[in-house]
Amino acid sequence: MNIVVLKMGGSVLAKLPDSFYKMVVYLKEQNICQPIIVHGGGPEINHALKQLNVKTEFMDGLRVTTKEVLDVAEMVMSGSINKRIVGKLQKEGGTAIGISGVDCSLLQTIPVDSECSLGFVGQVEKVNTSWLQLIIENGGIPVISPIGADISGQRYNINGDMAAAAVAQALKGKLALISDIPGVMEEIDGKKIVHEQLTKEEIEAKIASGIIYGGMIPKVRSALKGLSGGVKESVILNGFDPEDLKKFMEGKQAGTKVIQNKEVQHV
Ligand SMILES: Nc1ncnc2c1ncn2[C@@H]1O[C@H](COP(=O)(O)OP(=O)(O)O)[C@@H](O)[C@H]1O
Ligand SMILES: CC(=O)N[C@@H](CCC(=O)OP(=O)(O)O)C(=O)O
Repeated sequence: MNIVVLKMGGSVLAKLPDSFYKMVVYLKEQNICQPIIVHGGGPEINHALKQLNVKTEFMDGLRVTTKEVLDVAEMVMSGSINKRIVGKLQKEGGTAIGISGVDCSLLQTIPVDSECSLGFVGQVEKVNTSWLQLIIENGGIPVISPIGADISGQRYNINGDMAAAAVAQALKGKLALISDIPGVMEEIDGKKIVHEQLTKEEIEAKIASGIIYGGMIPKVRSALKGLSGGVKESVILNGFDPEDLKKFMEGKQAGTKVIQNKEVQHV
């Protein structure tokens, strides 16, 4: 099965056209691929925290997560966002099943750093793939909210890109990180360009020089980590153009492809 994990960024969730969901259902129905959706929700979490007068801050694109912030992140992502995506897919004729990483220990989680300096921010230690297989075998499209738990039941807030890469890695699928930009961009000679592909070395240099910043940092790092763990292909795509997703699935150029090293040209 040609699995593709689609990470739907919080930046585009509210603005994605119905044609995007139609495309996801089409890809599944035509057996072009088996989509698995992992979503984010940063802007909606920000909005909910603001309404509750809770201050929030990010370090290298990861949200510092106190217990209070964790509860809000779970409410927003595993609650309203997850079910909204399920509803949109069902409207287009798909069978979508919304779960979070907490359900059936889908995303077994450990703290992202041993000192827990970011609070309850997790990274995926193990993906319980058997439950995903079960949903897939029954014709479903899994929709995953990136809240996970450790073996004691402690919940963690996981960056959506990191969660998506872990799922793609566990199932040896492809990874498409869908956001509000056409790819990784850079201003060169006064003109904004979109990189067609970037290597690990180029990515680290662009992070160091500030060309890649904020939420793009966990995105490109997750794309790279996935590749070293067996993800077949990692790409950053524009959510506003559903054709980009189709092009990617057909092996055509779309967005920014993240690669380990420059492919050697044989003559
Ligand atoms: N070099 C770059 N090219 C494009 N976007 C970048 C770059 N560096 C940082 N960004 C920022 O990363 C954002 C995408 O990350 P994020 O807001 O976390 O998206 P999402 O919610 O879709 O995961 C872009 O909207 C942009 O502001
Ligand atoms: C730890 C951490 O940063 N978690 C993210 C989870 C949501 C997410 O990843 O949303 P985007 O898709 O909008 O980036 C957060 O709290 O914002």
